[in-house]
Amino acid sequence: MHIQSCAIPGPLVIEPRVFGDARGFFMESWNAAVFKEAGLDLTFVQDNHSHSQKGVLRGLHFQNPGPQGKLLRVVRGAVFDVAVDLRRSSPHFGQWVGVELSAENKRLFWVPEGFAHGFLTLEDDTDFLYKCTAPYAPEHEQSLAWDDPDVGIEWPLDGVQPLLSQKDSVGLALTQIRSYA
Ligand SMILES: Cc1cn([C@H]2C[C@H](O)[C@@H](COP(=O)(O)OP(=O)(O)O[C@H]3O[C@@H](C)C(=O)[C@@H](O)[C@H]3O)O2)c(=O)[nH]c1=O
Repeated sequence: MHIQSCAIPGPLVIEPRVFGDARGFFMESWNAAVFKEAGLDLTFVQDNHSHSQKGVLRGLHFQNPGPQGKLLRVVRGAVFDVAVDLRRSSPHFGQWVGVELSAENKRLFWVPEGFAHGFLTLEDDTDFLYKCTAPYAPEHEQSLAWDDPDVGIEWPLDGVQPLLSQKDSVGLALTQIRSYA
């Protein structure tokens, strides 16, 4: 397993060891002891799976209180995945990092508590899996606007409008949200 840091301290891109053979491949997508050894001592309470067609944008979501750390991966298709730093004390508040996750590259992306998270699907029939460190708490969930100019995420949209949920089409501006960590 190889761990790569990002431009903002906190999020990590994890390249798992993939064992290929004539049957296909095998990889460990989560191993508590190995991750702890690597400095990520995590306890997960919920696993999620979403399925989307190309051009769907989910996010940018965060819970306050009850923030969730998320360990993310794609098992079919591909996404452009984004984390936005909402940690009050961070010198990087409001900044974002983006990483492509795909069934092909098998990357894991760790988004710690204190970040808003979202992704754009780059292929039809994308299956997105993630583990969360805290339970879903809809009463505490908020959406940061995916297109907030103060955040300025460069989504690979090629001029096409993304498909959004009703909730995400009326996300809050960075200036409206209360940072939570
Ligand atoms: C997130 C979530 C949703 N739901 C339900 C609520 C709703 O009826 C339906 C769809 O929910 P949403 O529209 O919020 O799903 P979605 O937009 O896919 O929400 C997800 O987006 C990405 C970007 C994240 O980071 C996740 O943490 C999560 O917020 O599923 C749960 O029961 N448990 C959950 O943990």
